[in-house]
Amino acid sequence: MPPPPPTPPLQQTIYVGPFVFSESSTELDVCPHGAIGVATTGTISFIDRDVPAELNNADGARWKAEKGTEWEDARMLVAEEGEFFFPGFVDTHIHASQYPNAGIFGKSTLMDWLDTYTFPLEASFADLATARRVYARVVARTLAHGTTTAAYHATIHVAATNLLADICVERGQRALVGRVCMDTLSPEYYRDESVEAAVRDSRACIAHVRQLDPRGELVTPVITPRFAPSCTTPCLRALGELHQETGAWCQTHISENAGEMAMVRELFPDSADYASVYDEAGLLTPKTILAHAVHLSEAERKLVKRRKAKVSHCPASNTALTSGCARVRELWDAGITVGLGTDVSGGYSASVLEAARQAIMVSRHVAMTEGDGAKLSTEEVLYLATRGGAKVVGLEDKIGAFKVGMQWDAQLVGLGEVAKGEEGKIGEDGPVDVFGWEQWEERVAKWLYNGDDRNTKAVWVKGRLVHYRPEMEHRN
Ligand SMILES: O=c1[nH]c(=O)c2nc[nH]c2[nH]1
Ligand SMILES: [Zn+2]
Repeated sequence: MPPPPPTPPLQQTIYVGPFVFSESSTELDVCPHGAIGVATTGTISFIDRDVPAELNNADGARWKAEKGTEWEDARMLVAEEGEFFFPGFVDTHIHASQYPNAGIFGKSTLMDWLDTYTFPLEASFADLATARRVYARVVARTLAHGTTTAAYHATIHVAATNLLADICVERGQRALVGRVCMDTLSPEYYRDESVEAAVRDSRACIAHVRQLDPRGELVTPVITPRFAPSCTTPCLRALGELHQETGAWCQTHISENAGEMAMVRELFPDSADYASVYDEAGLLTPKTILAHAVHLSEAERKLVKRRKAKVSHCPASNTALTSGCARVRELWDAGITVGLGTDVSGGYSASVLEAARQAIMVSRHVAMTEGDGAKLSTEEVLYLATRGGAKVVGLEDKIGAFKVGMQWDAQLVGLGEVAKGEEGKIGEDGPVDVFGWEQWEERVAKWLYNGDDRNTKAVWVKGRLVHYRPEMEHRN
């Protein structure tokens, strides 16, 4: 992985080349010869959908002048053969602290996975040097995968959680940063000592993040009860009051696994169901992100919809921990907003592209027993990865698509074309081979099914270059 890119002062930039984004959940907008002008604020100022071919030879002075005098000195970044611009990904659920365990879960299921793998690792973040090492790497890694916005669960530690927010700002990643709250049913060595401590420490993290970024342009705090079984009713209620009082977002888990649901029934016998536990605590609101929602009942779906709470679908995690198959179509049909989460390290990969691929696969498994209506398409999962996720985190007016007035949160995707006479060689363009006959939709599908971070050549957040691959060095 290259070192953090330098952070030059922002310059007006015109991104020239093909661009692709989700116009809706079923339709990709593909513009083969486009240009997008981005102001120094990171905002998209103009979109040109029919750019003359000679611009591909970097001879754009006359054309730039036509855009207005303010664009005459603009920098131009021209996509090369096989490259296209795509919106940055939104990871609506990822445990930054669990990144060292990505891929390590054996045959465990949720509750024994927490005890065996997760709590010991998270507890180690009492040491700030450990936190720094892990958080620096997870932010670098997710940026390299094209994640421009992430909703992070950290740990119970205030200093380490604040450090995660600092690193996001330093590296330029948009993030919701949450200190985990848990005052019961976890090991003695890793839990909040009281409800008061959970609230006090959550307040400290909210204050830090807000002081770091007063206008919430990049980072914002998120109240994070781990899940109902690890919080007492007084703790959930106190966090609900904090949610009301501060207006900070809330994120938690819901209905992931059968054992967990049985525990919730036992621990909260007076609540009608899992969603009601959160609702009765004041934690089910339009600013709530619920991870998983694999086994929600119809009544719960209706309640989540009424409260306008959002769902993070985490297919890789749900398969890895054999939690079940969430039904995105059913959630959508109920009118619920859905995005994608990698859920590292229940999920084995920090890549939202992988989560999108897994969302397709999970939907196909559902379809095998429940009919074709459950199947998700390429277009639908790419929508979940971008605009769906943006809606989940309340940023749908700013990110997830290329529209005038939105922010330049984007990735340059490059697919290698197999050159004539070089068929037997594997180049450095990543794992996707394009033979030249593919339609745009087919190229995008090849990327979705076979691509990885080698195809993510460069990444921008709010107009700032936050990651690039070594082969891009000469083009920056
Ligand atoms: O995917 C999950 N990851 C976790 O860390 C967790 N804790 C409770 N429930 C959880 N689910
Ligand atoms: Zn999770």
